Amino acid sequence: MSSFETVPAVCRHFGICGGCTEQDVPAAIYQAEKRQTLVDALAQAGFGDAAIAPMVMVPMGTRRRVDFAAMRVAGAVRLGFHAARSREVVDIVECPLAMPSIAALIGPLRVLLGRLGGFRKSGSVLINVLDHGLDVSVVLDGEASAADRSWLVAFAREQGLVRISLGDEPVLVAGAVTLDVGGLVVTPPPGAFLQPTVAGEAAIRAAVMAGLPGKLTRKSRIVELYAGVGTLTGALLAQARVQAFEGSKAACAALEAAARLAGVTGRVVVENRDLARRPVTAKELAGAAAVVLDPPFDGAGPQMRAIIESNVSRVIYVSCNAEALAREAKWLRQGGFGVVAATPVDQFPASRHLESVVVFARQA
Ligand SMILES: C[S@@+](CC[C@H](N)C(=O)[O-])C[C@H]1O[C@@H](n2cnc3c(N)ncnc32)[C@H](O)[C@@H]1O
Repeated sequence: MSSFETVPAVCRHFGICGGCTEQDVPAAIYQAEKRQTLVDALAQAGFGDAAIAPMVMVPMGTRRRVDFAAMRVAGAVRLGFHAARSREVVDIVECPLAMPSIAALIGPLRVLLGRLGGFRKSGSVLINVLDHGLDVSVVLDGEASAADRSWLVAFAREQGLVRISLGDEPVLVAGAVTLDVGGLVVTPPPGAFLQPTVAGEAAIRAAVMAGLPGKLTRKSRIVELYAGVGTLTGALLAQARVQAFEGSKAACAALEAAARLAGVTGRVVVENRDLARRPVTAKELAGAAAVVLDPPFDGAGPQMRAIIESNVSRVIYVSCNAEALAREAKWLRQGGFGVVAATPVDQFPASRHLESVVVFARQA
């Protein structure tokens, strides 16, 4: 950010670790400049006059999903995050961004990785904090031996994890692997995408719900694209039927199972589809009361054309990348949409990444 003034950083790894690069920016400047990211993205798309809500703030120490990188260098294990614009792993001993229960695992994980023969040079450890404990997925660059698996089991027991997995293969399930995502109780697959913070997720959900058209009935249909494990689906189901599309088979299975558990299978249809290769067509979208989309970092790409060519008049776009949002919001403007509401969410505190929810309506 553009500030010359600085404040002391809260983390000892600041300046070396590639995460949280804005820790030394004074709060008022940080908040103003980050909100400006959304102002600029929408202005770039031609919506210079869009009304933008105050930014929803998310505190440090609340991140519940962390993907640590690991390297073995001359026998020693480095565990942490990549240095800025580098593949080097910065070995960390603390992470004030993460929930304390995640930060407390850093030391023990380093010891565990050191014992695993299947960890040769590089690997990663993804941690999701679920409702009843931590869910850990370890990715190695070599074959895990029986001894490695025993180390993982012992580690999970010692640390009281609900599950430990090798990639997407559970090695031990030791507790209830569930997460309430606003109405649906899901069992996320190992390493599942979750919104990084509970507060950020709640803010996104609230902005999406506030952006729905007013005249919904229980028969109305909402098309949800990039639905993941159903983070938004449960809340949407309270208002309308939902047709959910998602590219991960495992996430679809988790969402379907959660819908069965909640007794709402008659109101939601889940389809596993790669929306980059086979976007939902304008014909399939026809008659939907709204499209809610939460695409990956690069945006929705070819899916946008079908949305614009459809007769859908309300589009709620959840974005984690202001550049992709600027590009795709411009297409929506060219397709006849205006901005009804825009909410920035500081889902990635102390970084330059901004989450936002923008509600578009087709102009008469
Ligand atoms: C930002 S996440 C949002 C997930 C969900 N809405 C949530 O809030 O948890 C993006 C989702 O898009 C899915 N995805 C990525 N590429 C995709 C593709 N080409 N087709 C369909 N889904 C895709 C990912 O698996 C992920 O679940």
